[in-house]
Amino acid sequence: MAYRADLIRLTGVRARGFHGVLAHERRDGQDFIVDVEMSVDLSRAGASDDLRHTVHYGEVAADVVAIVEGEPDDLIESLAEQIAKAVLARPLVEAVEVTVHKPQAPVGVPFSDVEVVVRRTKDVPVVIALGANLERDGEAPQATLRQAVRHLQRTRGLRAVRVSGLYATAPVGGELVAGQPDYVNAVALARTSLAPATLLARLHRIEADLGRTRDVRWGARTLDLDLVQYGDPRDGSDVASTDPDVLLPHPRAHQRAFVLVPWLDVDPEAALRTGEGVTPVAELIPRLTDQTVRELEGQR
Ligand SMILES: Nc1ncnc2c1ncn2[C@@H]1O[C@H](COP(=O)(O)OP(=O)(O)OP(=O)(O)O)[C@@H](O)[C@H]1O
Ligand SMILES: Nc1nc2c(c(=O)[nH]1)N=C(CO)CN2
Repeated sequence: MAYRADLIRLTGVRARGFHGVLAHERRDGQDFIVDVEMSVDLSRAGASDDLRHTVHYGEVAADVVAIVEGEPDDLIESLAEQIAKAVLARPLVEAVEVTVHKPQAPVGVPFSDVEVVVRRTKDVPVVIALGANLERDGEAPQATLRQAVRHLQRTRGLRAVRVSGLYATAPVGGELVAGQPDYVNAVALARTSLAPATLLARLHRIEADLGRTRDVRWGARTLDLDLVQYGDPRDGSDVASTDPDVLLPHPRAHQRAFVLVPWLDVDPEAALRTGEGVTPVAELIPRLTDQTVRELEGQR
């Protein structure tokens, strides 16, 4: 069956605005009617019955009315674009179709409606940390990381995957990791249309496909994929989440040379939001002098 995303469809939101090219449109105003179709993964909300796991259509409707009633534009194209941008800014919305109807437009002949439709897809930068310290079917952790990168490249909704070099790192975590073999770590950058929880579920699927079993917290593993950051804190588009199932940014990333060193390797301008604000990764690394990180293979 062809892949079809779940949807929330909100239709017929009516508000008065002063958009238009003609002077009387700017003076007198008219009604605009807006339909919004949002691609949202509804499986989590369907299972949890929790409003926080979906998009509140009442909030979307209020945003639409505020934009229609706001600053006048000449064109309904720009109105539709602004609405699409506001809707896509919601973390759970993966794609949106916005229709703006203008049934009282000055068309000059009898007509029933004129509408524009814009379709936009989310395209957010993400940072994914990869780690492994157990062999898988006799293959070294390096081979598992390379295989994981191939899975990322094939994941629908992820594109432009770029990977750091591979690093050998001593286990970090004191007592909890004592006696474990060294890890191999890397960082992948990508762009995604997927919502954070959906992307994390895809990462868990790749871990499982590559032999990961979830038994002991911080136990040795054939593969660990963490979502370090979703969006870009340098322009304020990053998502901060305290949902225990999807913590963002990853709460321990700033203390981990095995994340920060490969990340800086693949993005010298990288920055991370921490309790202190947005900090360049290059400034976080020198604070972690006690952690051993050694490059094994350069960027590919
Ligand atoms: N940003 C995130 N990235 C990865 N896992 C997350 C994130 N936020 C919450 N989790 C959840 O954390 C739980 C533990 O994840 P995982 O098994 O990868 O932990 P770990 O690798 O042992 O430790 P750490 O989280 O310190 O790397 C999982 O249930 C996962 O869903
Ligand atoms: N060097 C290193 N240490 C770790 C790592 C890891 O990937 N690399 N992962 C951990 C739990 O996710 C705990 N400690």
